[in-house]
Amino acid sequence: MGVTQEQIRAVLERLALPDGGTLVSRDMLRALRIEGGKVSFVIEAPSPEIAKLMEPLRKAAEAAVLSLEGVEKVSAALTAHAPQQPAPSLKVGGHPKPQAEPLKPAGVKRILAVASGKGGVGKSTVSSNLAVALAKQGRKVGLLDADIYGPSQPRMMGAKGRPASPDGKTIEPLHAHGVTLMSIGFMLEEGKAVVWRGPMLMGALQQMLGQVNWGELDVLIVDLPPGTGDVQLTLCTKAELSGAIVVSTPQDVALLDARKAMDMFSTLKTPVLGLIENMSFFTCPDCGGEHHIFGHGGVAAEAEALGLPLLGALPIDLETRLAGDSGTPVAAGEGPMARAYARIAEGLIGGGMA
Ligand SMILES: Nc1ncnc2c1ncn2[C@@H]1O[C@H](COP(=O)(O)OP(=O)(O)OP(=O)(O)O)[C@@H](O)[C@H]1O
Repeated sequence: MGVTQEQIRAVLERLALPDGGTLVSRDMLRALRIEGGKVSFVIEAPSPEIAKLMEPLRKAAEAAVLSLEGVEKVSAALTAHAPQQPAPSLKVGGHPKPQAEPLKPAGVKRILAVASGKGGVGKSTVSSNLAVALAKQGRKVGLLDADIYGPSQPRMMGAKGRPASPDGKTIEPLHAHGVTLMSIGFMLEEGKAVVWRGPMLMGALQQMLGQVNWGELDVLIVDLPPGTGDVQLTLCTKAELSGAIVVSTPQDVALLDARKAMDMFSTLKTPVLGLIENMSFFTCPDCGGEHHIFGHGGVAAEAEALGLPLLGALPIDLETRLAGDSGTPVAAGEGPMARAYARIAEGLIGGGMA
């Protein structure tokens, strides 16, 4: 027989809060769920400030429940309590269940997906920089990191922390570099692998679109996982995507996969707005010569063949990589790469795409 709610409550009763009482006696335990060997629950703090101080307790609570026989995995999320609200039933962390919410947030004018066929071509880098470049031009921009298996936007945008859910229903996004930001990475522990089944994935996506307080946005950029899997399928079929931008390197193998992604969008009737060639060339700092490390002209030729615009061609650039690693996208600065992203943003705005 599996673990019971009573056993979990009993073990949590033994964890004393610094200012007296326990999670159970102080009625801070919410949304306790048991699915096989997996347990999840929400700890509701009296205020966002106190929630921040309760992180050690959250960890201790996870460890205590994990010590119970029959428990394989525990996920505890912290939220802050809003007075006069009913007790939340939303599970902010862990493995969310599919919700019935629509996938188009009310205040969002356009949803643009940034996709790639192959991993590692710079899709997340382009997404964050494009979001920042658009925000610098006065657009209200959101960035949704839907790369469920490898969320990199928290690092690239330099944003940390768990989004609060003061009313237990709405999830408050984070803000960085003028962009409203949500990533599944905010709800996971850094460095931990995610193994989710399809319905869980869908639930996470639906939560991030339907329950995040995106506010009024001109454009919501969605950084998709690479390839043509469940996430892409769900977004294209259920969210009202205005279009997709496909990022590729000029390398043959990347282009081949980019073609597959474009085929998928075409089958799902999502317009591809254009292509961006990333890591187009490398300018040698010593001789000033342009080197086409991943090939030359492939993405431009592909765009021409398909009658699609080439929205930009971005070089291999050390500053871009360092900026991404440091949490301040290169587009936030004033250098040549910031200008290159500004031109792409201008093109999107001019074309009525953002
Ligand atoms: N133009 C560029 N010049 C130099 N480095 C770059 C450039 N574009 C991306 N990178 C670097 O390449 C690495 C992969 O980029 P990124 O994570 O954006 O790719 P991705 O396509 O989103 O990958 P994944 O498939 O893992 O999500 C990162 O370290 C990033 O900083």
